[in-house]
Amino acid sequence: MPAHPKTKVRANVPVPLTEAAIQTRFVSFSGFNDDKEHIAIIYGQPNDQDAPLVRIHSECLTGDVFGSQRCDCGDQLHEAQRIMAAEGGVLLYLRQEGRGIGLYNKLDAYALQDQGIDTYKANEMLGFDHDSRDFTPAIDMLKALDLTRVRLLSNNPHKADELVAAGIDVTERIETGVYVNQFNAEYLKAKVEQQNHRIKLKDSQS
Ligand SMILES: Nc1nc2c(ncn2[C@@H]2O[C@H](COP(=O)(O)OP(=O)(O)OP(=O)(O)O)[C@@H](O)[C@H]2O)c(=O)[nH]1
Ligand SMILES: [Zn+2]
Repeated sequence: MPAHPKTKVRANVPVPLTEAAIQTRFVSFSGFNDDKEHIAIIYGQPNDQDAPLVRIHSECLTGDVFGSQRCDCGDQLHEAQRIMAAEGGVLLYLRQEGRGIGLYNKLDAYALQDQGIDTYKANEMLGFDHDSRDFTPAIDMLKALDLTRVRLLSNNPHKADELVAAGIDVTERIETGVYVNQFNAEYLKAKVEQQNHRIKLKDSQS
């Protein structure tokens, strides 16, 4: 530990309590261009299904682990876990914190959002693309797992497009639940209005 670690408070993160556990198989993948270790969590026997359920979930430490209400990540992750526990599937957990900019920068992006900047513009103001993610690792992982025909659990049409472009047969894109609250409403609205996410918000067209 350095003598003077950075200790600045970077952003406010509203969190509640909760959650439980499930029986799964974990497969770790490495050797990608991004030098990250990505994880596949396998529920049941997806290779025995015609088009198993797949969720490609980008890491969100604040939402997935600590239940931050600033986004919908934790709720979507837990929904995927519940569905896959019941019907099988594969959860690809990609280490793409903050849509690829990392936690440090995501917290800075949150601070900008607290000043009224939207989630995509905030990334750009920090010098990044609005979304820095590359879904090639997910494609490689699916192929390595011999899963080339899938149903995708996501509201993000871009994820489906990337899989299809890489030769994965996406037979269906299944929308997640809508997890809106007072802290993430603007974030979800920006997803719908700027990136065509299929989230049925009251005030926005999905
Ligand atoms: N930079 C930035 N990243 C955020 C913000 N809020 C959430 N994230 C990140 O956004 C990513 C969300 O990823 P996914 O759950 O795969 O969601 P998605 O692309 O919105 O699409 P879905 O499949 O519909 O959930 C995670 O990496 C979060 O850490 C934010 O305000 N700024
Ligand atoms: Zn999140």
